[in-house]
Parts: sequence; C-alpha cells; structure tokens
Amino acid sequence: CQEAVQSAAVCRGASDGSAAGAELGFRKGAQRIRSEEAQHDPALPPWFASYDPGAAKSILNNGRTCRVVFDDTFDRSVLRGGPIQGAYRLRQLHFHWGSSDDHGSEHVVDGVKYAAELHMVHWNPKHGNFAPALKQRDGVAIVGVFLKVGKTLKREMKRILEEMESIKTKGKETPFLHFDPSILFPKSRDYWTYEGSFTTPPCEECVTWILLREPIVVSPDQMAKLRSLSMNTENEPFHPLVDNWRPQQPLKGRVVRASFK
Ligand SMILES: CCOC(=O)CCc1ccc(S(N)(=O)=O)cc1
Ligand SMILES: [Zn+2]
Repeated sequence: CQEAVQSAAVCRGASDGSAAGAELGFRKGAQRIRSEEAQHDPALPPWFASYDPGAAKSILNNGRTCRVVFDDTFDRSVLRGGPIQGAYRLRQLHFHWGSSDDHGSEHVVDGVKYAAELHMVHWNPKHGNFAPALKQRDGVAIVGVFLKVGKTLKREMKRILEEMESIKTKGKETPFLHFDPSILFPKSRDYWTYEGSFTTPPCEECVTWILLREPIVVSPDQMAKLRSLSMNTENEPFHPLVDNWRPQQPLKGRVVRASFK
C-alpha cells in the first residue's frame, strides 16, 4: 500500500459522487482545489507543530518514495489546532514528485501542478495505534506542502537530500537523527482543509488534509537529487523513481475550507 508510483489503482470516489459516496469512497484521492470555491471559515484556528528533533529515526527508499520515519510511541512530535481536535502524532514524512518541474504534486490548485509535494503524516492517539486510526474518520491528519522550483535552494532540505546517495535503491534505509521537520514549513500558516483519504492504497477515508497555501522553493539541483532515486533494488535493472504522484480526483461537491480570505 502506501505512497505508490502512479499506477492504474487510483483512489477514486464513488462514481456518481452521491451523498452515499461519503460512505462509498466519496472522500478518496487528492483533490483539485479551486481557490475561489474554497469557503473561508473564520472559525478555523491556526495549526501548530511541536516536534522533538530527537524523534527522528531513519530515512528510507521503499521503491515508491523517500520517507523519514519518526518515533510515535508517545506524544513526542505532535500537530495541534487547525481543523483537528487534540494532538496528532507525527509518524512519517514523504514526497511525491514528477519527471519534470511542471508536474509532480498530488493536489492541484487552480490548475497549477507543482514540481513536488511533501506529506507529513500524523495520527490520532485516541485510537490507540496507527492501524486502528486508519479506520476512523478522525484518524489521520496530513500536512501537505507544495515544492516549486526556483533560483534559490531550500537549505532546510539539504540534510534530507544529502541522504539520497545512501538510499539510492529500494529497500535501503539509514539512520536519520536530530531533525525537526518543522524547518521545512513555509513562512505562511495559511491553509486549505478538507476531509479526504490517503492518495494511494489503502485509500482509507480517514484523513483530514491541511494543505499549505504557500509553496516552499527548492533549486533545480535539489529536485534532481530527489529524481536520482531508483524504484529498483540494487540487484534489479535501473528504473528511475519519478512520477510517484496520483491523478487528482474531482471534488464532487466536497467542501474545502480556507483559513484565509
Ligand atoms: C495499511 C497501512 O496503510 C498505511 O500505512 C497508509 C500509508 C500512507 C500514508 C500516507 C499516504 S498520503 N500520500 O496520502 O500522504 C498514503 C499512504
Ligand atoms: Zn503522500
């Protein structure tokens, strides 16, 4: 399951988007956001991330993305506020990216596809563990951050990208310690939020999406580093790890709220 390279199995909503769709997959897949249709909700509070750098454990290539894994055995690195109630624990972060700078993000805003998208996956400890949280409508909260390519580099991405050499092929994992991923956030805390699902199987409809409006800027060389990963194991023929994003699904009447006017 998890963040799979683009394939036929896309998380689709119910075909007719009917009210029943809410039960039949109406929440599935990443969405096309139309900013003029998003409803500003003045009651939406700011969100806060308080992450312990000591919670960072390792970075890995699972053949579908590169992922940083965090200790989530207690409320050590948590997300609070915004559309969620209580503190959700940070479990992992990963990326989706394209084979060129003009595409790669899983969400599309007003028709704009970004070069990449960072997902920071948190789960609600009131459900005891990550697995049971996947079955709950308030089980998971994912902060999505767009990456666009510009002239400047995102120096806060350097440590992650320096590890690409050591996780070049599928199955490679290496320790990744003392890292606070909140340094990756853009300046603005403005966000869109909607109730959705994972963008890849198991497509559980358990996700509160918190999609940041402001992209972070990375350099062409930094994007090239991400694209230097391979889908294959070290004993298999080379297959570049690119285009590990999923086509967006129509909103079908889903309400997207904005924290900003
Ligand atoms: C059965 C275990 O299921 C999982 O671990 C879910 C993994 C998973 C986590 C996050 C995402 S994403 N791209 O929507 O941020 C997709 C899949
Ligand atoms: Zn993802």
